[in-house]
Amino acid sequence: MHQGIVILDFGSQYTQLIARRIRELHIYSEILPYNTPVEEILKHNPKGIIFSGGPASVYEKDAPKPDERVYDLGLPILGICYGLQLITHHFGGEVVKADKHEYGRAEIQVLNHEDLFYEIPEFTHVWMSHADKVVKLPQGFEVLARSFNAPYAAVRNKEKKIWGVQFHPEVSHTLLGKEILKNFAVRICGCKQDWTMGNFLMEEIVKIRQTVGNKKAICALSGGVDSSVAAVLVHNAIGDNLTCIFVDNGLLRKGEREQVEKTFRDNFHIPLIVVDARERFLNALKGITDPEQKRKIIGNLFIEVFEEEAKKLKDVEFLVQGTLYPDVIESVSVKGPSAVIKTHHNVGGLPERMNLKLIEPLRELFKDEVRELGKELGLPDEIIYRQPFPGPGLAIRVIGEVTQESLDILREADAIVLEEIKKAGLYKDLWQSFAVLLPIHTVGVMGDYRTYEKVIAVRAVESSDGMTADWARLPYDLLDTIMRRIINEVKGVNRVVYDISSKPPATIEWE
Ligand SMILES: Nc1ncnc2c1ncn2[C@@H]1O[C@H](COP(=O)(O)OP(=O)(O)OP(=O)(O)O)[C@@H](O)[C@H]1O
Ligand SMILES: O=c1[nH]c(=O)c2[nH+]cn([C@@H]3O[C@H](COP(=O)(O)O)[C@@H](O)[C@H]3O)c2[nH]1
Ligand SMILES: NC(=O)CC[C@H](N)C(=O)O
Ligand SMILES: [Mg+2]
Repeated sequence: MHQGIVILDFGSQYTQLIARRIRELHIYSEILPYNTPVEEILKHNPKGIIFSGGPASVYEKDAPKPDERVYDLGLPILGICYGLQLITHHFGGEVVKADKHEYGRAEIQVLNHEDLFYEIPEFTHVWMSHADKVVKLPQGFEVLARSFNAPYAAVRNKEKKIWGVQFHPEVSHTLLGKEILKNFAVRICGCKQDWTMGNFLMEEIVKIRQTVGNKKAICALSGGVDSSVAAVLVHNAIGDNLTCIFVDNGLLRKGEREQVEKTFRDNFHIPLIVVDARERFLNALKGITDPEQKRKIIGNLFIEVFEEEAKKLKDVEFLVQGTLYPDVIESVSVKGPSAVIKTHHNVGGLPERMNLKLIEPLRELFKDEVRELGKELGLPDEIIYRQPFPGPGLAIRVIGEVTQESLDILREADAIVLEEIKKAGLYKDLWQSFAVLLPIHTVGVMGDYRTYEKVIAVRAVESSDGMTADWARLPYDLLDTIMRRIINEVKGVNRVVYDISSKPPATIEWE
């Protein structure tokens, strides 16, 4: 098992970033809830512990606190922002509401270059985001750096192996943040920088072989990055005891089924069952206009189809899923469950009902790590850099009732959008780019005739994780080409609009 850094999450919006920065140093890192008991923390094999920031104030009654025994483990601790304030408070120092809040860029002066600031220049820029400040250090602590507003911008207690910083080394605005985190993880904690996707791959293959043995597994394959990487990884481990199931639900994009089939048959030789369920999905969606109802119908039908196929295969004991680390963290986050905006179609309901045991080889990885792993496994770029595509597919991009005719129109328009975006060299830079078919008709004039036809909305967004997004500032000429081609080539459309909503307040998909 990997030795690494355990991050205790006190609810900072940057907690995931801390883990990512540490992983970028090729050091394994995991996030646990702030109140995880030390016995559990130790199971994760830490060489050091980081306390994240957080929205609370340490002097409040219900301020989140860690298991106190964490201070006695003898492992180095680094507190960031709230983490620093927590340490100060715990050891008898003083934290108060500051008269001046400090948000944004600040300059620190480093006073001690021994460990945390090894090879960091005397003056450097950092990112601050705090309303409380440390005004008195506990006994045994010394100052390592100060800023104009924060006399205790960085502190340590060498004997107890505790460090704290008021600023956020994990955000990119802190110029040398990565070096500071490296000083903590490598110099102070002694972590080895051996967390690479190549190593991960070898270890994972051994693990999966041990778990599955000679039993059989299935994988629901969409052709997207996550399920493809999971499938190829597991296939490397157990060969033809893995069967992939790809469902053509009639809600796929133009040429998608053929492309996925070809890629998998030609490149990977993984046994693949393609289920033609087009009619079933279309029938089930007849007359349905409510987005949530569409999603539920599609989710349930997916499960039905998988169940049927799994039964036919005999002796299947395992289900492979492409669950990622952000999915896992969201379910342990201290912030608690968020409101349901959309029921994301999920095969998650599948395992319990089918009594299959789960294999989730990607559950420790971030999306960019999954892409790296995909490269390691030899997946072609067309899969690795594929934009995400939602399970309910075109059904949530045909606004209103889904019919064969509307799907055909959308498919053609969508293909043009993607083709032009690729031609312009923008495909990889965009999180997603696609077309949406609106349920209204508008008047147009084509070759002296009046037309009364449908509207296509073009959506293109930039995002790093799909949680927030901004509309892409596509060049006008590109938008013009897309408009011209859609109206000329797609029968039944006489108007094209561009969606300039960000998320929030809108969402990426229209339904
Ligand atoms: N047409 C399909 N056939 C079989 N399984 C599917 C299909 N569409 C979706 N799934 C299953 O649903 C899961 C979730 O879909 P999701 O789109 O989130 O992930 P993905 O397709 O693997 O990757 P990406 O997010 O890059 O599209 C997939 O991993 C896959 O297991
Ligand atoms: O597998 C999926 N099943 C779903 O039901 C689903 N709904 C939205 N998405 C994708 O999630 C990201 C965020 O989407 P929204 O901003 O529309 O909520 C975007 O990338 C969406 O494409 C889905 N993916
Ligand atoms: N970003 C943080 O961790 C903030 C800590 C604390 N709530 C403050 O305002 O100072
Ligand atoms: Mg997908």
